[in-house]
Amino acid sequence: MANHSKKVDEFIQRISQRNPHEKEFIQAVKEVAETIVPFIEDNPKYKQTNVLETMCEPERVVMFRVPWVNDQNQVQINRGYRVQMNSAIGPYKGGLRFHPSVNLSILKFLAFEQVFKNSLTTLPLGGGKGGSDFDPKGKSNGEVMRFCQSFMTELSKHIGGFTDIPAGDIGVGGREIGFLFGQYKRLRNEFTGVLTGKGLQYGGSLIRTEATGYGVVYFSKEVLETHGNSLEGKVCAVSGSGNVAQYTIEKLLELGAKPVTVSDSGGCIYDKEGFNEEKLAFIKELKNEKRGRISEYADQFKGSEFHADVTPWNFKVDLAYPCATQNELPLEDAQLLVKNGCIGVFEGANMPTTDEALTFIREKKIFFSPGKASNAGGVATSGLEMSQNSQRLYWTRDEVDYRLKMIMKSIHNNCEEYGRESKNYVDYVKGANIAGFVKVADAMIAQGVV
Ligand SMILES: NC(=O)C1=CN([C@@H]2O[C@H](COP(=O)(O)OP(=O)(O)OC[C@H]3O[C@@H](n4cnc5c(N)ncnc54)[C@H](OP(=O)(O)O)[C@@H]3O)[C@@H](O)[C@H]2O)C=CC1
Ligand SMILES: O=C(O)CCC(=O)C(=O)O
Repeated sequence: MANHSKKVDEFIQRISQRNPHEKEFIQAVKEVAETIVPFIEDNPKYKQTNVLETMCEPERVVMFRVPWVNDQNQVQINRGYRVQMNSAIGPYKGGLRFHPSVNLSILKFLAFEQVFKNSLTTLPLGGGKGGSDFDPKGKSNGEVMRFCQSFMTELSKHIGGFTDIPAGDIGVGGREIGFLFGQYKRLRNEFTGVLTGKGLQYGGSLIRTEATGYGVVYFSKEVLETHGNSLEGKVCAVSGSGNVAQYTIEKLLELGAKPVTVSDSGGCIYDKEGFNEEKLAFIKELKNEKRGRISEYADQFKGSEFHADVTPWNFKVDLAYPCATQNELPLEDAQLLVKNGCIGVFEGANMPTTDEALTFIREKKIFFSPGKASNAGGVATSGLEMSQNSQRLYWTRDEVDYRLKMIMKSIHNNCEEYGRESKNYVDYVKGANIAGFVKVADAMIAQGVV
């Protein structure tokens, strides 16, 4: 064990030296290395081929200028990126994030996680991620369109239906995907499934919008039922109020749980009565149409509370679903959750739990699923959208939902196989990392040193 931790430290040191100042990327690599380095020690073929270190280097990074004109006729400059991380098992696949915090470290962490996640989906999808430091908040539709058109003018040279298929992520929803798709079609003069998350009128798949949130809840249901427990009646904290949070809440309600919190970067809503269909419809309209702040919920629904400086992890709940952003669940909040009786944390966002909080949660042995497993339903349904586009067909809502459920079950079972430590404990972090790694690593080895 001591020998393994020395090997992990040496590995992280090498990656840190090559990628100085990329703290989120190093955090994501460390979380994987802690379980994969010991696995590699026991499986020499992966050691001889140095495959984990190869996986830490993107196959390609594209970085470009995005000039656009705002409503005041002033030229604005943003930076665009696409990290093409790994194409061993399929074309690069992963979302685009538009948020002022976007930088290379954040996109490399997301692209690295995406490689493992996409491998877990059972579908032939490589991993990538991209985006820009553009902030869609407060921008007019015209400004967002002009930005998307400029962004796609460069990105279109690097993507394609058999090369790299982007989708949405933070700040990129149906509106942005529409503008991006329109510009790609105009530039290339081809109607092709080059993006997923498209509108239903032009090649989108039913359930893609809902898929990440639904998938997280399906995964948590599997975890609970595997351990003789259930979602029924469980009080749940959900963070964020965007795409993933909204559909996590929707499925929790449908399956008899009681979600009581939502948040945005301005603060948190606690509604101790729990949400219902009417309240969720209000949140969807507020966030998706009016693009307002979550604090407005408290003005609408008496008895609910808005807290500007409190996270959703401060309330007494049974289960926690972080669905906003990376590192939003620090150690102090994890301690508070456990102290208040929380029995499970299921990640909807990518890497929402800090390194220290994760160590604490794993020591406490409460249920925990890493985003690369539990939020894989989104990209998996993107894969189903690609299949429908190739077939020139649309599947029904029931068919896509059924396939999503089956994929989440299969991801769960695969993680369980590699992560079971004792009769009552499955280490889903270890399980997801090893299951995701083996498929990609074997494909890389089969394809030679490329
Ligand atoms: N969409 C998808 O299919 C998938 C998304 N994910 C991950 O899920 C997470 C959420 O994505 P998605 O719902 O699509 O994004 P959205 O842009 O729809 O929503 C993001 C939500 O998170 C909140 N948020 C963002 N940054 C912060 C912050 N620093 N503090 C508090 N709240 C914050 C936003 O609030 P505000 O409006 O104030 O910024 C908003 O409520 C991300 O980690 C993403 O990578 C993972 C798999 C698939
Ligand atoms: O649907 C996709 O291609 C990407 C989803 C995504 O960005 C993610 O899984 O984090």
